[in-house]
Amino acid sequence: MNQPFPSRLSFAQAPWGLLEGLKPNDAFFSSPVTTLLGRGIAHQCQTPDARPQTLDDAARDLFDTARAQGHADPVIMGLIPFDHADSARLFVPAELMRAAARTLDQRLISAPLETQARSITPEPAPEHYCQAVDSALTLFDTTALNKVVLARSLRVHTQAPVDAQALLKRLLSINPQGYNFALPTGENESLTGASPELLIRREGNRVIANPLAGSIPRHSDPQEDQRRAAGLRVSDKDLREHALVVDAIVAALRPLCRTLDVPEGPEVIATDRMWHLSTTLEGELADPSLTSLGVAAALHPTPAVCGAPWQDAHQAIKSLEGFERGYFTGLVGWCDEAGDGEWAIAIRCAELAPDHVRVFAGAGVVPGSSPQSELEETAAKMRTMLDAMGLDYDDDTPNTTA
Ligand SMILES: C=C(O[C@@H]1C=C(C(=O)O)C=C[C@H]1O)C(=O)O
Repeated sequence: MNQPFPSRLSFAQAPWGLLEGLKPNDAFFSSPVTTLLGRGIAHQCQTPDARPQTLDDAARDLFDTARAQGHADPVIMGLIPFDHADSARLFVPAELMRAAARTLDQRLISAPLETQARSITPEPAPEHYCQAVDSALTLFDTTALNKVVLARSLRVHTQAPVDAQALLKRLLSINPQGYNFALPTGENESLTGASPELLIRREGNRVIANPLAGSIPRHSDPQEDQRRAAGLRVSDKDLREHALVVDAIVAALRPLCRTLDVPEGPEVIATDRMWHLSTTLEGELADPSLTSLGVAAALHPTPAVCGAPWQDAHQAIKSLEGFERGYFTGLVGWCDEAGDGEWAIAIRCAELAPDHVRVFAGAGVVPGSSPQSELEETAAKMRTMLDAMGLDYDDDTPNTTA
């Protein structure tokens, strides 16, 4: 007999009510317009690679199978890796709970966790990250490279598993305007984060992209904090870095859109730890059969997480970074059968496993960048997850052991 596939709409309780019921291995994604909680897996696919055609075929297969098995309203949730050569994980949850947009009175404040770390190890070491930035700077003089995003990570061995529900509550309190997620990557493992960056949202034939690039860490002194935001708004280096990203997204979206609104310049937006240059692009799809996943695959990876030109940046990342990004700087999101959906960039996130977590951050390197500033920028970006978990780390004393 066909399994029933309940798809519940829970408008009254977004998103905290949904989170209250979170269980291990649930999939959670919340944006300014919707919250999804997927439970169990009705159908899933680990793709051989993450090329646009492969993703499109996999999504079609998942929807066909779900329909054939009596699933009335299937939604795909998933993780797409940074690298097209790696495997994406797409699945249709057996049960889906949805909640509508957030409202102010739902912005409850939840305390940070008190995670106990056995050890915190930077990978690569801070000095190696600075050397990689230095090497990138020399590539600008000797190759066609204009920008490359270089990342690093912290591996934290924990005394006890991090409580995913408490962590998501904390992330929602500090990142209410962003994209908060926990997507299972294996049994009791997930990629969990609080991304501020929307690659694409599709609602009918309307698409919205919100690239971020050009950043400065925030400061605890309010005057210095405002001075930094004002400095970012007029920083030539950051405006150039931002323009590269917007130009690449416009070039990829134009052929897909009947109309595309491109603002004249970026605005400055805040997260808990960073100021970012931000541009919101809005378009109308020329071909309404193009899904949110299809548009996302056509844009990914943008120079916000890779660089420009794409191939030179990809090669520089492979040779300089020294670790596999996996889903970090990939995409997390959802797509329904009508093609609507949202795909956020998987940043300000961590891999969570029962005995460890791995926190990641990257920064755009352009001519004029300084290794020390990029190190500090990545440290500040990692603080979103470290603060939420209640972990302390300092690059000046990198090998922390409890
Ligand atoms: C790569 C990350 O962030 C990206 C890089 C940014 C930059 O270099 O200014 C800004 C936002 C993101 O597009 C990250 O947060 O890890």
